[in-house]
Amino acid sequence: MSAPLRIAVHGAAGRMGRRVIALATADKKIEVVAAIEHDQHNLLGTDAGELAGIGAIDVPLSSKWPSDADVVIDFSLPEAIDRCIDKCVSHNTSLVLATTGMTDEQVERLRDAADKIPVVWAPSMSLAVNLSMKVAQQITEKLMSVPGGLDVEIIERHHRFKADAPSGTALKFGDMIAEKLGDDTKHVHGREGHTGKRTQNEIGYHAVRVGDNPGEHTIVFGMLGERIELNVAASNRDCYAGGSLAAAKWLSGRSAGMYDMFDVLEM
Ligand SMILES: NC(=O)C1=CN([C@@H]2O[C@H](COP(=O)(O)OP(=O)(O)OC[C@H]3O[C@@H](n4cnc5c(N)ncnc54)[C@H](OP(=O)(O)O)[C@@H]3O)[C@@H](O)[C@H]2O)C=CC1
Ligand SMILES: O=C(O)C1=N[C@H](C(=O)O)C[C@H](O)C1
Repeated sequence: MSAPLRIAVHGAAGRMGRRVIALATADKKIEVVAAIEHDQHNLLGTDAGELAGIGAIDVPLSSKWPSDADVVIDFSLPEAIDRCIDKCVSHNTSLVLATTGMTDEQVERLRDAADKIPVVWAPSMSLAVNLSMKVAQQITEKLMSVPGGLDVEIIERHHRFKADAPSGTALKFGDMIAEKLGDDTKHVHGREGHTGKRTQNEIGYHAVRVGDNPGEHTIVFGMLGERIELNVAASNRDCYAGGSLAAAKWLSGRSAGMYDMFDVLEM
């Protein structure tokens, strides 16, 4: 049997980090070698398995960057991303980057890094979400020329703790739909006041923050007389955690480059 894939989890004490550690520990082909957090975290030194609710795994939460990881899986915050990218490059470690809400400069930094190391970058690691993105493009292609016109609106629902809006996934749905609609597509975030009539070349985004929702996206394709609503909803976070582990395995042995979940899932 080949040696297990050595992963480090960045943002290890977070909601996602804990699930990644739990699922990775249950997978014989993976070894968790590091659980990384910022140097002010009040749980530094705590066993990452205990935090994840699976019992001790002998990996303490630490702010030190590991030297023995094959892949870093990141679910953290935009402010933590620059260091993460730079450390992966300097340690020649592959990176699965799942954090959303990055600035344009950070995206540029990530693209530069992907010239040197293999990177999977996607706002959603979920199989169902990525498949729905492809379906949304097909629906758009079929309906964009219907008599009376097509209105596309994206409603996303997430837990009250989410820091960024709209979700990275909603923005990616919008970008992929706009690829089909055309270059003059406008992205409109919410509506208020005397907005006037809706224009035909816009995509509307609506971010709902409620309770503990782990992530739900509804793409409304509205026409005169009927509509389609494409809804994809997580019941828990394991669809994202499992997807990130699949991405980490897929990266093993790849050359430097920027990849996404469509590559991993062969879609
Ligand atoms: N692509 C995908 O499939 C998915 C992406 N996400 C994205 O992942 C990110 C994390 O989500 P979630 O787990 O819910 O968020 P959490 O806030 O629960 O977790 C983020 C973790 O990162 C820690 N952190 C903050 N700064 C640093 C740092 N400098 N170095 C290392 N760790 C740091 C936070 O610590 P502290 O609490 O002290 O700030 C926290 O433990 C979000 O951007 C979210 O949108 C989420 C789900 C799926
Ligand atoms: O913060 C979250 O929880 C999620 N964030 C991602 C996003 O912004 O798209 C993915 C998922 O919807 C959960």
